[in-house]
Amino acid sequence: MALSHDPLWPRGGDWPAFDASADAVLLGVPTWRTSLSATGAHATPAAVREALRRYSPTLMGPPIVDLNEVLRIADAGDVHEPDGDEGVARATARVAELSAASRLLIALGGDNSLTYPVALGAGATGLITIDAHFDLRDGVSNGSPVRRLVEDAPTGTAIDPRRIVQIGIADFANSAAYAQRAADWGIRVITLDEVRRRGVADVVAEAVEVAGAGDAPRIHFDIDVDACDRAATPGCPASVPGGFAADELRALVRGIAADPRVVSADIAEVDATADDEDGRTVRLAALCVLELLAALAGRA
Ligand SMILES: N=CN[C@@H](CCC(=O)O)C(=O)O
Repeated sequence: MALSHDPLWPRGGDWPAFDASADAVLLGVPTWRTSLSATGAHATPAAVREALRRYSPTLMGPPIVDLNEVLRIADAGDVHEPDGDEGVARATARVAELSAASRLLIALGGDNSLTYPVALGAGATGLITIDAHFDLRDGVSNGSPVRRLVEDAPTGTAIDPRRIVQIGIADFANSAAYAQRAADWGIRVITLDEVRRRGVADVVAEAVEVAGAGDAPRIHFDIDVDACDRAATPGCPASVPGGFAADELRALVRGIAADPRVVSADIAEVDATADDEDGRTVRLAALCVLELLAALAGRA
């Protein structure tokens, strides 16, 4: 992609390599091997980094803010082969190290199975998902990370399901059995329709209070773009016509990440190899990175 150079127009991305500490750190976690749908999601971290250069790091405010000026943003590269038991251990350890040295860790997926090692490594006590699906399936796949964080995590690190909020759960995208599992476990489910009835601000306020309750709360935030309309996310295997518009997703992301209890986030289910010619799914993922950073910059 040829982009013009203008010294008065800084670009997003191209952040320095992580070194000791940062306000925000990017980490690629290119999971893909256990995806239920065929995916090339392991190609996505590089594609998102490339797409970030299309955008400026500047907020129009007021006040006008250059994210590169007010935040120390670093890029820690990618975790090598994060699938499988060894890969999960590698990803968890790397996230733990980076999370301890930053205010917000942003993991670039990868399919949705990355949520398990990223939330574990960040020491999450609560979880907010934006996702059309529950991800409570049995087994190990991109459809199971939420169940695994409740049932499979090592002793003392499991997330209490009453501290899990799932936003954007959609009709015709889930089974009754997994919906019942969510209800039995006390997960707070906020459907796509409920978001549209109540509005983003109201839903955000409830989500951070539920997921952020308890002592020393640490919220992990999973952003699965399959909650979006298929027209906005053609490069996402499971997105459905009628999902969130791009602006709804961006508003949810900025609203939730503004809460200081959010210590980590992941962006999942973008298959850069299946995107349209315009690269619109990858562009939306890049904008989610910038929304997370904008939220961090705006924290009190
Ligand atoms: N987070 C995604 N979960 C979907 C995956 C579907 C797919 O890859 O086709 C689910 O559980 O159905």
